[in-house]
Amino acid sequence: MDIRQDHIRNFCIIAHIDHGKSTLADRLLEYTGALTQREMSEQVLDNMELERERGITIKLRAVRLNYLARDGQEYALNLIDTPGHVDFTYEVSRSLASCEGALLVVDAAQGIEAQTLANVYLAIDHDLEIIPVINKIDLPSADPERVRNEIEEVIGLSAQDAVLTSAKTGEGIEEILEAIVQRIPPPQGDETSPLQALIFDSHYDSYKGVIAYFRVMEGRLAKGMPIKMMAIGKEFEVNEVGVFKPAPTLVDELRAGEVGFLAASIKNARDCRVGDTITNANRSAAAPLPGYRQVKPMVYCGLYPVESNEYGALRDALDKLKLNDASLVYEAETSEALGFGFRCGFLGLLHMEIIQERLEREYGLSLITTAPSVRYRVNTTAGETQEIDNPSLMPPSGSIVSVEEPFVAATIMVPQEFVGAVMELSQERRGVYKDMVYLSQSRVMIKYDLPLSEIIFDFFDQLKSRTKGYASLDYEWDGFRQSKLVKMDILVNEEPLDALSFIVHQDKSYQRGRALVEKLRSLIPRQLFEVPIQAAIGSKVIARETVRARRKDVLAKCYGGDITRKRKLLEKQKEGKKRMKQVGSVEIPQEAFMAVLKIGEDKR
Ligand SMILES: Nc1nc2c(ncn2[C@@H]2O[C@H](COP(=O)(O)OP(=O)(O)OP(=O)(O)O)[C@@H](O)[C@H]2O)c(=O)[nH]1
Repeated sequence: MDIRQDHIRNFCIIAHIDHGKSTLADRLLEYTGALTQREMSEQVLDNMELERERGITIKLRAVRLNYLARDGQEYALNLIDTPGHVDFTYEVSRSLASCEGALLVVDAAQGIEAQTLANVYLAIDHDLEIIPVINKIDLPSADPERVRNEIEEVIGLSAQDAVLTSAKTGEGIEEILEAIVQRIPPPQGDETSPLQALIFDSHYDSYKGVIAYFRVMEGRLAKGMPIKMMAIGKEFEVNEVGVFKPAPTLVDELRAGEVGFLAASIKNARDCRVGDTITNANRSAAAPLPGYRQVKPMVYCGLYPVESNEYGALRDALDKLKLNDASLVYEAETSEALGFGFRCGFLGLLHMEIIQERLEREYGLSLITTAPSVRYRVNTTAGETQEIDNPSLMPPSGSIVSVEEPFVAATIMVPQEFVGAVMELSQERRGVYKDMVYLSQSRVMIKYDLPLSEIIFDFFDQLKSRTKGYASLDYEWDGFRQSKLVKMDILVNEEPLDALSFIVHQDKSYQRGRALVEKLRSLIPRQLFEVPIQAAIGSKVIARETVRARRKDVLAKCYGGDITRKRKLLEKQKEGKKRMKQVGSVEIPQEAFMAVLKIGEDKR
């Protein structure tokens, strides 16, 4: 079926986590008949197992809804899903660039949160028509009027014609569809121009290769067409073009304004990057669409196999994950303590946790993970600037002129009574106060510039616990700044354990060094000999603890000679050893490598 361009609407949904984006999307699908009630048992837009378990949307998807509007005309509404997490801002911005409008979904009981705001500003930057939707009006605590005021005052959008809905009961769903048709402009673009299609997402299929999700901006994209990825420069031939309804449905071509997917035997995610422009290799567009950028990792950690003979398997697993996640970066590294492994770079902490979990779950690997680190810039006396993502590679202090670390501009939203707690936490974490604005009588938006390394260091957990879960946080990269940073070495049994080294601000070095050795003493099991644990800056030891010796004779616990019982105990002991790494003569558990993140600031 050919669709007229003025009968197309491309939109996305912007919402804070848990404000009801997936439930609402399901309702829209259900209402337009894309999905029957029976198929609704699972929320369809989040379709990765991990996503569902964690209740977040990692990857965006696109789905076409056919809607017979009140004006008697049939419209094709393309819903482009956006990830809601701060790690994936660039993907959000590409999906917004593929739309003319956005539904801004705000929980009627909770009001605007930090991530809502960040994404709304992105949408405003992209000139999208924004339709405010106040959801969950069925809740007894719903206060749509307050939320309406927040939207007007904080964002500056008119919310008088906000749609009030309950994705739970289905109330207001038709109003949303009508608002999409009436308020969001149809796409523009000339189907006779040379092809320009924006890739806003991709995923890897083991049979078809990389599947690209795109929006045609100009021209047409047809099956059999030779295409070129303009930033990467690679050429392919299109095997399949289609749309999701939500089941994949093949079509011959997609024209300016339409949204769909293609398969072109692309073997590697690196060749099909989010943000790149697809053009016709035989009739190339003069220039790519604006805004392509190579995403850079923000957080790094070391991944090592517990059993050194699993190194090859770990490398193969990373190679495979890289095929469908171009933003994953890794290179081989060697640790004196942990042997052969990889230094991996991630978009953020969530991305890091997802990759670790997939390596363990899908590839059955048993890993030792070192504490995450940011990338530092070190200016040396030789006049060079080195970038360092592994603390143990920091040059000796004598050859350092200065060290710079990444900063982020953070926005925190919180009920008024927690302002003090948020400020206290931000100050402790070396935050630089920027601004504070009242969102309403009872809610406040606070802005701080913070070192990214301090955010990694359990900032989010602390924020949640000190505000009883009411605070929301969002941040964006804000460049490098010079700081007084030193490298802390940890010596276990007189030997420096490189994987435990970390970089810390001078003013906090004693406190963190002391707290870490105390923590390590409680984590490292007693060995047959006494094990000293020391924290040192350069050659100066600043803290010391000792793990006392004990003969660990588990069998002594069995009375008599019950052999099955003995075996059971030995099995159990083996199990317990799984996440232990033999380092020199000492066994170190996985927790020890993460201990630096867990040492209580609360101990101050
Ligand atoms: N009472 C009520 N609950 C709702 C409504 N809409 C969604 N919920 C519930 O709110 C919770 C979060 O909804 P989701 O749709 O998963 O939220 P989301 O915004 O997609 O969350 P992420 O995918 O994590 O971004 C779920 O428990 C829903 O059942 C509503 O209109 N009324």
